[in-house]
Amino acid sequence: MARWYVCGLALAAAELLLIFATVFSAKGLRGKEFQGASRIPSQFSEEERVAMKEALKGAIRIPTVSFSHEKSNTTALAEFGEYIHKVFPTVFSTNFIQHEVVEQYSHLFTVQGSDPSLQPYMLLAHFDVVPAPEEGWEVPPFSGLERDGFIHGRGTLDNKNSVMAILQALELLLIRNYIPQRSFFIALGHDEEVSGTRGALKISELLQARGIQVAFLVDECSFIFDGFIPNLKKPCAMVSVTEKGALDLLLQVNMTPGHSSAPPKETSIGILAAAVSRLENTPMPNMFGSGPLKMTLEQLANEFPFPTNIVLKNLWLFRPLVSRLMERNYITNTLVRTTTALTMFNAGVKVNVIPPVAQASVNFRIHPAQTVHEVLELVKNIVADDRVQLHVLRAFDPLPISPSDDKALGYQLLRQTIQSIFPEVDIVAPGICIANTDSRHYTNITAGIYHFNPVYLQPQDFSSIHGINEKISVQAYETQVKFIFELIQNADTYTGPVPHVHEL
Ligand SMILES: CC/C=C\C/C=C\C/C=C\C/C=C\C/C=C\C/C=C\CCC(=O)O
Ligand SMILES: N[C@@H](Cc1ccccc1)C(=O)O
Ligand SMILES: [Zn+2]
Ligand SMILES: [Zn+2]
Repeated sequence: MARWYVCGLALAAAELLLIFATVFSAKGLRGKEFQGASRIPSQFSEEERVAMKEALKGAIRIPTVSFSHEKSNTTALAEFGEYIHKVFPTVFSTNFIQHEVVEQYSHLFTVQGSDPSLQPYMLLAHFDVVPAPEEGWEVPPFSGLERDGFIHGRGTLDNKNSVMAILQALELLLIRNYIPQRSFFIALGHDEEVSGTRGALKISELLQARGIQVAFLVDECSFIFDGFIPNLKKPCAMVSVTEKGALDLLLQVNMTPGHSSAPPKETSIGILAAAVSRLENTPMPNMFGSGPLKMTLEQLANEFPFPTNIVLKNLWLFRPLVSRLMERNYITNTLVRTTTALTMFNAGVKVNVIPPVAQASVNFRIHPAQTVHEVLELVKNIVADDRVQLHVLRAFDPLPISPSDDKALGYQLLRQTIQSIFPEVDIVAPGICIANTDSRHYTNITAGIYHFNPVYLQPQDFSSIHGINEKISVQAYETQVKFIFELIQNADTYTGPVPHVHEL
């Protein structure tokens, strides 16, 4: 009897031990694999949803306009700094997050992850905006008014939506006690619209001095495009893997002034007008076939009806046809060539005086397959008039092409997150950023520069960027917050392009 009793006790003890062991090992496993158990669902309460849209509206109401370095609203830039402290208190009070102000107004956050073996990444955005004269707007551009489900105002797409969504997603994760494993940086620029040389450039120098290299960064300038290409009924998420270069040229003609009653055969105005007109009428060469556009089209091919699918799949044969079709539309045209935009023209002092000097500015956006030097040579040949002086005001080459293969962590993380947040989008393709962004200042700290805003964009929305009636739907903004909330977690749990093989 006693023996049985002892035996029974021993058995019970063993059983208890076993239970403990199972519980502990299960915990250990979950801790290691991470995904399932510690994942925080991207669901927000009604109260949180109201707070997040109100936070964006408040940001829109601060008129952080950059007109030039000399002319920017520094009061508003400073106020914006105070504003983010107020609406994201947890971000600023968390002990593993360091906050630094760079060049008075830009912000750098260092979020220290728990696993130092994982290479950090970086999220970029800017909170300065281009000016917005009130004419033509349905609602005043700095009112942040909500109407018919949309928040209106300058910066709702470019780029306060990203600034606020990044901090908002982090705030919500922190409130839920999330502790990131992979470190990351958040860099918020205050002078992107006027070159980023005070904000982004200084932040990149600071990080470089600290010996930091990031695995990848994500910035503005690409969207889920919807309705841009005739025949392509489905939306297409483009993650841009390169950015165009730029060249700002000043063209100047000087002549001896005199009495307009006895004019010379040609005036500075006439000579300059003819030169810029030649530039406008002689587009830079079509570079179709080089750069990431070929990859994009190959991936898109299957989404088109017959015969476009066949045409796109056989570019070796149809290249001339496709390249001509791309030129026809002013948006797809940007993807095949260096664009030429005549943006300023000044001359003359009085109606009866022969003008001493005429000046024009031309803004080129350089195709990734060309260089500043090549564009300058082409311009000289087109202008072909020694009386027209060419002065380079600013120039930089296109960015290198970031990897988009199976091993490219940044690209794959974005692809994975797009697929989970936008299940209806089945095309994710590499693209080209046709404008310029702060990310070009970060080539010293990463080879993985990706442009993606998790927001749908239709052609009319495209014209609102730097134009009138810029707006974002409340639902689109919530989805952007959700996307970043997931992206941060995915960066911690990412296991490679073919996950879960071990479970088979
Ligand atoms: C085959 C190609 C497939 C789809 C192409 C469709 C559209 C892509 C072309 C143009 C891209 C449109 C929008 C991006 C432009 C500007 C982004 C916003 C900000 C840039 C930087 C700034 O000004 O702050
Ligand atoms: N991002 C703006 C302003 C800019 C222009 C050129 C260089 C740098 C910034 C644009 O692309 O128009
Ligand atoms: Zn921008
Ligand atoms: Zn802009």
